[in-house]
Amino acid sequence: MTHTATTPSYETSRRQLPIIDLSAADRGPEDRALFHAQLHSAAHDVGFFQLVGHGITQDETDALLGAMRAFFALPEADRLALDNVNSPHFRGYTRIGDERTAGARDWRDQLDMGAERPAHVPGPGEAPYWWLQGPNQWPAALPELRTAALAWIDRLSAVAERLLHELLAAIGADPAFYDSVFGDRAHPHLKFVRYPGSAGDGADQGVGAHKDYGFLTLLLQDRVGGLQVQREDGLFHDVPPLDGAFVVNLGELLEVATNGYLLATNHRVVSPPGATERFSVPFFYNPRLDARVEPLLFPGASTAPGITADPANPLFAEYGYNELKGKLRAHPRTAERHHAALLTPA
Ligand SMILES: O=C(O)CCC(=O)C(=O)O
Ligand SMILES: [Fe+2]
Repeated sequence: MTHTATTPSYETSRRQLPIIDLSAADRGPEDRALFHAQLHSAAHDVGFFQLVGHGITQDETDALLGAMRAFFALPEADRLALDNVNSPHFRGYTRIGDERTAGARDWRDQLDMGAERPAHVPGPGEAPYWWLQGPNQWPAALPELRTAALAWIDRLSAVAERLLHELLAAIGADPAFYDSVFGDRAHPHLKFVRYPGSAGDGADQGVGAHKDYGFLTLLLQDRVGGLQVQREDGLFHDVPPLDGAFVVNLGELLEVATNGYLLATNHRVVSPPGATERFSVPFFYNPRLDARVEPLLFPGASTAPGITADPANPLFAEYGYNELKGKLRAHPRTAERHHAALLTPA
């Protein structure tokens, strides 16, 4: 663990993310009630927390991280053979500087993966977001990467499903309220990400401030740090790495579903200094592309403040549109090559 030996000052500890222990859900009524109170507060007040007690073993994590490191160690030509620009489904490798967030260049490279399904080219009258479904691009030299990535998607989908059930229970809703928008047509998304250090031109945007599009994100980060979360004071605060924990955040659909009662929180990554590399593995628990997220029924609904109105980032209740909006914005080269028609303002 990367805990500091000293006791954090009050100011520091106040800003630390809540730590939520998922195993407490099954430890008897008292522990379960406390767990729900903590989860409720973390999701309602912050929108971000560290998750422990999730049941993913170190061996499972090591297998995934081994595949990730082997991928980034491949010759550049092998990585570029999987260029995202070649995939109308926004799958594959994005080289450093090709991705954009909040209107500026991100200084990271990454491999985008999802459920392995045949392409669904939208026919006349079908929603354009069906382009997001399709095959992955896997590195021929690393067959074990496909195995590890698809296993991770399955394992984390199960953890996220459990966590979502507990979160809905924690705010007094039916835990199964959204089960029908997941199932075997769910649209999970996994990324291997590398931040290669400073861009050297004064910019420090590893990835710009954004919200995630779906329900829940479970992120593995290494020990370098650099992830920052916008807190109640409007400032961005560091998320110190915690070994064995997932950093969890809520996505835009939960904000939409609860009319702003649960928070989708802005976050960003500041580039590591000098030549320091940082690696992270975000997993996005997303529903079916054609899921229309119905307003959640729960006791606090009447106190919900409403969703964030940001003209630059409209939030859609139909999941596919929410993700498509983000992909077209983040991957302009892929968008121009395959989806020029979608870029033309209506
Ligand atoms: O790398 C990280 O720590 C966060 C990445 C992230 O927020 C994202 O890719 O959506
Ligand atoms: Fe994110």
